[in-house]
Amino acid sequence: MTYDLYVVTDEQIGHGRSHAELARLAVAGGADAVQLRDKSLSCRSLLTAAREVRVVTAEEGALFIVNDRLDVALAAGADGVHLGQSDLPVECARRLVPPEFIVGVSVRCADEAVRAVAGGADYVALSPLFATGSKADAGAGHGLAALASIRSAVGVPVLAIGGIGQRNVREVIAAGADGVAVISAVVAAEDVAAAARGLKAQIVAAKEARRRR
Ligand SMILES: Cc1ncc(COP(=O)(O)OP(=O)(O)O)c(N)n1
Ligand SMILES: Cc1nc(C(=O)O)sc1CCOP(=O)(O)O
Ligand SMILES: [Mg+2]
Repeated sequence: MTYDLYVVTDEQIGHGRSHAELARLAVAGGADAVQLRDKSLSCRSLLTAAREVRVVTAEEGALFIVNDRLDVALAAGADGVHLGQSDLPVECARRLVPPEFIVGVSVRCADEAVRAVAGGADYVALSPLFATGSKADAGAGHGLAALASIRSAVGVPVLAIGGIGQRNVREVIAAGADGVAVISAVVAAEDVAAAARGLKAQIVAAKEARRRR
């Protein structure tokens, strides 16, 4: 399972493209995982969008994760759900899903990461790594030192989200991230596939450089 490039969809900044279209373009550019995130949709509309993203991601073999809503993730046949510190606790989600179902958890520090993994998290995401304009209440970035400390504290893949783009993605991988999650760097780009391709190439190169260190 690889999470190298994990793209979170956002129709608000997607220049009129739907979640499914954004997902299709991101995966065409090499995204390994797509998360459907939309706080504005009703449950029914989110499910409709999720079914569309499921089709697109299944065609290309990319992982499909739903943000917040375990019920929608299960109903749409998604590969997993992403839960934050105010969402359903990971232990509860774990009891409700089949063993292969992915449960990802947002964390702010190594202690939270250790607790998330003890509760059954399959990956953790340091949130936010840097300041971001894509989520109003994200707060200040925790920085690369926090990322490195989480990487040494847990054995599951460690992602980072918030303020990551073409200009800083290499330093994020160098600090120990197994993957990066992005919204604006891909979704707001005029050419979504090209933006994803550029990020993915940098991630692959930075991982190769890290292996040779
Ligand atoms: C990959 C990834 N990491 C972190 C988050 C943030 O989740 P959360 O803290 O629950 O905040 P919302 O996204 O629900 O506003 C995420 N969605 N994805
Ligand atoms: C969805 C999300 N969650 C965050 C958190 O810190 O919890 S930051 C974020 C948005 C990240 O967008 P961008 O790549 O445009 O900075
Ligand atoms: Mg959430």
